[in-house]
Amino acid sequence: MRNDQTDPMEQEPGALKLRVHKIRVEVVKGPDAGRRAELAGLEARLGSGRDCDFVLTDTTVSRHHLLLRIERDAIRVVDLGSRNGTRLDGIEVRDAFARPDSLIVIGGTTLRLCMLSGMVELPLSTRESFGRMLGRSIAMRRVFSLLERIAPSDSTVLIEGETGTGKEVAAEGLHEASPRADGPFVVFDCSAVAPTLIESALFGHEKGAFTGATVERPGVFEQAHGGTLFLDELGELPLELQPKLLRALESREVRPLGSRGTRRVDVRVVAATSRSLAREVDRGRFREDLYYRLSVITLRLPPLRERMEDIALLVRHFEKELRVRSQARGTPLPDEAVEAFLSQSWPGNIRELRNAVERALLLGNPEPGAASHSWAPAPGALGVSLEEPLLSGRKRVMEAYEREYIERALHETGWNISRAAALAGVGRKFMQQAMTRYGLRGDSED
Ligand SMILES: Nc1ncnc2c1ncn2[C@@H]1O[C@H](COP(=O)(O)OP(=O)(O)OP(=O)(O)O)[C@@H](O)[C@H]1O
Repeated sequence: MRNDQTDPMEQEPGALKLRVHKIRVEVVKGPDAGRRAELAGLEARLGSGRDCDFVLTDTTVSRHHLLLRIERDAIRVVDLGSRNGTRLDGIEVRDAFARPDSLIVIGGTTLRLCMLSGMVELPLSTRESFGRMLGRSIAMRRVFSLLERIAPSDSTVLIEGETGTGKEVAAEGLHEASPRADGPFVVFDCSAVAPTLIESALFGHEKGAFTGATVERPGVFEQAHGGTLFLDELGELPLELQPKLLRALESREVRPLGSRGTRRVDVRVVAATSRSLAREVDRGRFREDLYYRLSVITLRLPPLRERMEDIALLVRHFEKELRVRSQARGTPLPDEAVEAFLSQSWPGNIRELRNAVERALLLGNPEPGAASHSWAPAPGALGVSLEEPLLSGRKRVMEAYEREYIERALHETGWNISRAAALAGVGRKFMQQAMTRYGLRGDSED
């Protein structure tokens, strides 16, 4: 679905805005037939849940069924793990791009999508960092803009993002930019504590409340009094404790284990999850009332693969930071090294990138007389582990070697496939197939 958007980022003095097309969704079949809505934003959720941007009454539609997202100049359709699935123009999809006037079937409802010529302006932050978070991509400027707007308030925030996308640094940045900055920032990881101990860790306990409770101990709510409590991996909170957390959020009081009375706490809660809590609600693993209470403001941190334009900035930042830490000098990573980072998909996100930079500095810094490309991320690390079957390890290493060889040959020849094939001693067809296999594309292929 193309549009005529030329410069999506427009800057007025002191303000940066993203101009995107509005999307219209129209129900053409099903209990809501005839209803239509204009969705003005970068993403919209559709489903039967009352927190969706377009709420459907069809009971065969999941509470959180579908996400529509404007990406560059197309509409991306993502099934949110629905019970009955999503069909886009007759094909079952999980994650696909729509065409102009595509038809989507969810449960007993058929929707027609249309990208309108009308535009909407979304605020972008002009900054390139927020606390310890860096980024200059549109996705991160949207994140910073939201953080700027919510920092002054006391509202609960839910941060969603894959592992390593920076949920904790975002929460910390929010705390530091808030009026609570002088108070404590307390982190509690719900997945790191045995389920039986979570209640006392959250709300504290009195002396003698249980075997081993030899002294009274305040929980993290009380420790965070006057500041911010970051509840990481909240999706791991046992179902039976969820009503107690909801009560604490609503009443701003906690009752320590073994205590008859309650204690007032003045805490802003920021919760994070690497699983979609909406999906957990749909599957009955997370209470709906708690989810609604937490998701008043939801911040979605984009995975690194959706903001590759931030990679160079992050690599240089980590390189500097790691050099300072290890007091290492040496030559900077060459630009080609940074480019090599761009060709990976980073499932472990920024944490993985940071580790790769560290590895490249440690293992790959060009030594005098070393091969000119010895900087590539962990080229020599075979990653031998006896826990991996030999044949799968061998395949992995061979593929990594082949991929790197082909990439270097292409670099060397300015992405001329015939010359790269000659250099490698293989046929052009082999080279093309390998490029497809490894998703390698250059700007100037012959
Ligand atoms: N935007 C960013 N700019 C710079 N560094 C970042 C950014 N985001 C994350 N980091 C760094 O990446 C690492 C992982 O970040 P963080 O622990 O906040 O991720 P997370 O989403 O909470 O991960 P997990 O879900 O695994 O707990 C940290 O070293 C952090 O400093």
